[in-house]
Amino acid sequence: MLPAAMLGGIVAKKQRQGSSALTGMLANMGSTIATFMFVWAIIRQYCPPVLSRSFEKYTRRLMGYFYPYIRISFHEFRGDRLRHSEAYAAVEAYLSANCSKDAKRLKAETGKDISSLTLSMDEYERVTDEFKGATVWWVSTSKIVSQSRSSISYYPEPEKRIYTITFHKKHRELITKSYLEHVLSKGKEIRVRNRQRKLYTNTSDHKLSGHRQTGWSHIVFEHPATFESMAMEPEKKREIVEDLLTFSKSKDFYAKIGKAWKRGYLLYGPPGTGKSTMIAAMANLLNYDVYDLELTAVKDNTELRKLLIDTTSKSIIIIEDIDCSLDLTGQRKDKTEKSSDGENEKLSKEIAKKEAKEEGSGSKVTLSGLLNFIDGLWSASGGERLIVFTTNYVEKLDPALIRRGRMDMHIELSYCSFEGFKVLAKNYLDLEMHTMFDVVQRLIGETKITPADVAENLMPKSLLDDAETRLSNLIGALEEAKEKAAKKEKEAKKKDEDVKENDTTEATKKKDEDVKEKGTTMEDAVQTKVDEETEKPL
Ligand SMILES: Nc1ncnc2c1ncn2[C@@H]1O[C@H](COP(=O)(O)OP(=O)(O)OP(=O)(O)O)[C@@H](O)[C@H]1O
Ligand SMILES: [Mg+2]
Repeated sequence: MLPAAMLGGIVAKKQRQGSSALTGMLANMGSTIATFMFVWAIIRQYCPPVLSRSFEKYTRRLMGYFYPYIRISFHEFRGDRLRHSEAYAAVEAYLSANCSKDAKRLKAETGKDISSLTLSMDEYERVTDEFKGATVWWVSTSKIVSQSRSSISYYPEPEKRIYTITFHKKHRELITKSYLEHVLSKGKEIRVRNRQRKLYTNTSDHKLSGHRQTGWSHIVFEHPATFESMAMEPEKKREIVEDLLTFSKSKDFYAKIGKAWKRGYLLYGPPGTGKSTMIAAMANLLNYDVYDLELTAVKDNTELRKLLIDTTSKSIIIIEDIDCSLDLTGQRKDKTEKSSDGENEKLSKEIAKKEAKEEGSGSKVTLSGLLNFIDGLWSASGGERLIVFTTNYVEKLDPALIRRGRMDMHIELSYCSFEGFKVLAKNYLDLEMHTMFDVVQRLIGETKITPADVAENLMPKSLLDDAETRLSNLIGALEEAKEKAAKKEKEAKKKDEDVKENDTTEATKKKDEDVKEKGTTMEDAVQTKVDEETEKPL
């Protein structure tokens, strides 16, 4: 037997030998890596790019034999950064709901309800997920997108975010088929549940939009309008609601008939009849986002197309006051009649547009560009979209712009009817019947008043205003409107009569002059004849 001290010495010696072997091995490995890196750097620097690329390809392939993991990336943008990737958004939603509890660095955003927060994993954070016995690792990264030389700007270069999943190659089938399908469907479900609808608008600041990679900026869409609260004939309302609901459920039907899944609505009528309110009601009914497109801020047709591509599905794209947006009709006349503030606003919009054009900064969007926007090939991408135009002057629009197929449904919003008043009375006064309703019914039948004016009169002006006071206000307004209309009609009649009278006087005057002229000519003729006769040789 060896003494313990000797044994300890041998063990220590062996350990020393072992550690020196390990140190040697590490040193060897280090020098091999360094040599490899050196050779690699030389290859990269001096080899033609084709050679270095194929070297890289084969090295990766070689590594693939030894590296047993597979990676799949989900990029934030699709197709040359033209569109947001729905898969990326679904993965983000899935991870924030299922895996973010394991993450140590989280990103917080307000959810559907402003008071609640949605947490998702922050950049470069890594989380693990289990699926049917397989383990996967998700990591969130970002990559700077280098801009072309021509677009170098003051703003920092845009970033592209990426989610990458890594898993062992033995789980390939399970992950690529079942797990990713599960992630995407769960993610989409979560997104619909947590969806905070947005109201987008396009900005004319091109530098800014370039920085954000999209021409749209948004706020949370919070308009409370619904079809129930809209004042219009119940039958017409029912028809519109049914049309919208049918559209939203007709994905397969549109695919079957070979038509892009989109529908156009033209809302027309005088100012204050509820066109904008109806758009909000549509968005609330279908749970869609709203893209409010300001055509005058769009530089040209290419930019218009880019904006279209950047819209998501389940959205309404609106162009308000299409007749004022651009000189698309080519037959614009000066508006001399101003009947309300709404019209004044539009008039100033037109003037601003004209001025912008004169300054050379006006929009170069053409009618054909807009027609392509509505139903060109690009308009089909994304699907499930409504396009809504509003106008006060439907007769001014080019027929090509509003033909069926582009604007499939034409909806006229007009002055308030008694049915419409009843809806407003229920909303504003909580009344379904009242003795004063009869007077309102008679007056509403005799004069024109917009739902906006009715609504304004039913608004309480003080905390003490009760239903009777507000109904009296409305009756007063209706009587005033009736008087004004009668006065206007009288004036118009008088003007007509004056014109007629003027015409008659002018005609008589002309006739007299003609007769006089004729008379003179005849006299001249007689005189000439007499002269001729007298000059005849005897
Ligand atoms: N049909 C309606 N039902 C309920 N409220 C209405 C209706 N029409 C108008 N209103 C009320 O009047 C206000 C103005 O209506 P809205 O902005 O929708 O009119 P518009 O037709 O878009 O006018 P414009 O042509 O000037 O844009 C709304 O805030 C709403 O309260
Ligand atoms: Mg409006």
